[in-house]
Amino acid sequence: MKVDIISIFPDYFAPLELSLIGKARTTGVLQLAVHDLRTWTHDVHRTVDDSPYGGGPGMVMRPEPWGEALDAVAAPGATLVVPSPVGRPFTQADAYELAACEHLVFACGRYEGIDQRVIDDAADRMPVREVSLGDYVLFGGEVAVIVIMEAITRLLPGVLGNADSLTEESHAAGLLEAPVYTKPASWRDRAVPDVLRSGDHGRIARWRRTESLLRTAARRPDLFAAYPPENLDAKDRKA
Ligand SMILES: Nc1ccc2ncsc2c1
Repeated sequence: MKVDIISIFPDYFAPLELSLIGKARTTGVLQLAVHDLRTWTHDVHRTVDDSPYGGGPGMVMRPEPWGEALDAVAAPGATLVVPSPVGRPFTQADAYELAACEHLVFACGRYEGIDQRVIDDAADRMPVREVSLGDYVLFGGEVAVIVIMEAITRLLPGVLGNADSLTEESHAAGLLEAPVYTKPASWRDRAVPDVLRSGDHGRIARWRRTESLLRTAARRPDLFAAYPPENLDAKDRKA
């Protein structure tokens, strides 16, 4: 997978040289390049923002540098991803879809955002996804890109040592994962549930399923709205 990131703070992406993302880059599973938006400015001050039409607080990112940057970086077949507080919620399903793309270009906005015409112009020649990580506002899109890159990269072939982790984890099957435990069997007078030490794999699977349903019902009942009813079998209904 090829990924290009355009930002006025390219140094923000040093964390993408570490750990499993760094290894994915070394092995060639991920080809990642970070670009400074100011490369595509032509004034002595390398200006990337200006005051908003219609007035209002803050500054807006100018369309010209972005237009030239996307012309240079977003080759045919690329998908443009723009983190934004006004984007559609980013989900694990989106992570899987983006992980299947050949080429992603991330546009990191700052200030009050990017001139809308940049998004509209790009949408005329490539898929554009404006994505939100939640109902809160950051200083810019950079941290969101790091989060999205981690969600995507761990889904790429060979990145996770044990691909089975992907099938059991939260949101993989549309529910929250059951609680997890490891040694010691008792810690500060708190014992691991006996069922997990029983060796009865059928019973363990049922316990985990029940705990997953109960945890989802308590913390994220909204997930059931998107959960296909055919995935809930008769035993679950008893839970
Ligand atoms: N450009 C920008 C500004 C704030 C923000 N917060 C979450 S994503 C994002 C993107």
